[in-house]
Amino acid sequence: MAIEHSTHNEKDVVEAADITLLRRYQATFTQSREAILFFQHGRIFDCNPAALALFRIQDREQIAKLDIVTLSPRTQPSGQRSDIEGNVHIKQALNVGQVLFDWQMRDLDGRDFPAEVMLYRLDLPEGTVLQATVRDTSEHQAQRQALLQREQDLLEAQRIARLGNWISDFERGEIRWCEQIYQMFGRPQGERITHAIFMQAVHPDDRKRVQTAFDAAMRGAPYDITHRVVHPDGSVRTLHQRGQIEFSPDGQARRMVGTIQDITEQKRLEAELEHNAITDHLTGAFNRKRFDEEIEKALARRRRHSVSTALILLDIDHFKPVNDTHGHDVGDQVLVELTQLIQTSLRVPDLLARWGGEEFVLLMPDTGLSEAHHLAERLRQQIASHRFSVVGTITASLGVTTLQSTDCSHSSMKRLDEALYRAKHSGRNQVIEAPPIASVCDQPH
Ligand SMILES: Nc1nc2c(ncn2[C@@H]2O[C@H](COP(=O)(O)OP(=O)(O)OP(=O)(O)O)[C@@H](O)[C@H]2O)c(=O)[nH]1
Repeated sequence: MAIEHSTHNEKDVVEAADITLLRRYQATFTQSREAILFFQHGRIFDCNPAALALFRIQDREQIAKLDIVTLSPRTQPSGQRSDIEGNVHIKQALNVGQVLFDWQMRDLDGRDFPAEVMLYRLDLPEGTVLQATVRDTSEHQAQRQALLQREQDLLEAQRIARLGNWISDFERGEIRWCEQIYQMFGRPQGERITHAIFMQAVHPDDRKRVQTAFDAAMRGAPYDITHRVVHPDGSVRTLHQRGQIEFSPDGQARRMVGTIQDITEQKRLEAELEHNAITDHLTGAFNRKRFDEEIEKALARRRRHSVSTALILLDIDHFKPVNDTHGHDVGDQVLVELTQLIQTSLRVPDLLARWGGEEFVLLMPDTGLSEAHHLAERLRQQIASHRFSVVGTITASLGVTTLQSTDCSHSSMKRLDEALYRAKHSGRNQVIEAPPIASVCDQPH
């Protein structure tokens, strides 16, 4: 534009433009925060103040004595010799005009630092020279190193917490898992995961629940669900997932990000604690706490739906002499053996609990009095005919009753205890039915 509208002759205009360009270039060269060096045949012949500072060159006179190779350590971190490797880059710059590469540099104080180097070929009237723009990347590398370290720390923390993170990319139709999650699902690292593959891994009994939670999350609800996964080898793990949808400004669901924590061990411990809390440690039968819970539920069923529930109370006859003759440990073993014997006769909904000492109580849902009596008689015979280790034969007395609509747990157990008392006083080794009278609860509850 300046040339076209100029009133001066063309040569003057071009020279003026050249000078302007040169000034601008000189200003850039001098003020640049990046180190710029010019060299020809390996010898540096000019550099800007930033280069003087970066390479700790005290005095401009020194430049003429500097070889480009003196600004690098003998070898690069790759193990390559700097002069050989440097020549490869120089040749490339001379051939193609420019080349960018990472390079280990050395200043005149002997400090090595990483740099990013851009080499340009400049074809000047005096001949071809190379311009090197050097950017010290040590700070950048330190930041990268710190970032890598933080990532490592985070991964380690995730490994310890059995926690993994995932991203479900709806546009690409794939889910990105971290290393931990592949392990949680027992799948090979790096395998392409889609929603269908994920759902396939979810335990069949949990799939519907997971899909419902996912659909709700797509409408903006929080995604927070515990479910099981089945590994290809058949083993099952319990996972807790949390996630959140990210929407685009136009309201489209773009992706979902979330975490998964493997809580298998936690669940196992919880189950163990729960089991211990409701189990008699010696025999493995349920304890009184569990029986109390069950009888309350059965009483409620009895009142609401008139469903019959039967109870049997069983007490070993003359157990004291067993302990006195053979010792307490043998007595314990008899209690364990007896529990196993009774358990073989139970149906799935029946519940066996240790009522105390050598007394056991059976709660049988949906069972009438005659059916319960029949079972009690069968149990009595089984016990009497069983040969217990060390002690041989023993017998037991049993009381039977059914829950009445006016009963509470106390009144029903009192009636049952009276039946058992009569069995004991009628000669033991027998079953006595409590009379079918409706007891009225006499205990506050
Ligand atoms: N080995 C062992 N003995 C127990 C346990 N709990 C209670 N006993 C014993 O069970 C015996 C119960 O004795 P008693 O109540 O006199 O009754 P019994 O000798 O069975 O006589 P009857 O019930 O009248 O036929 C006592 O010797 C208790 O020490 C236990 O956990 N282990």
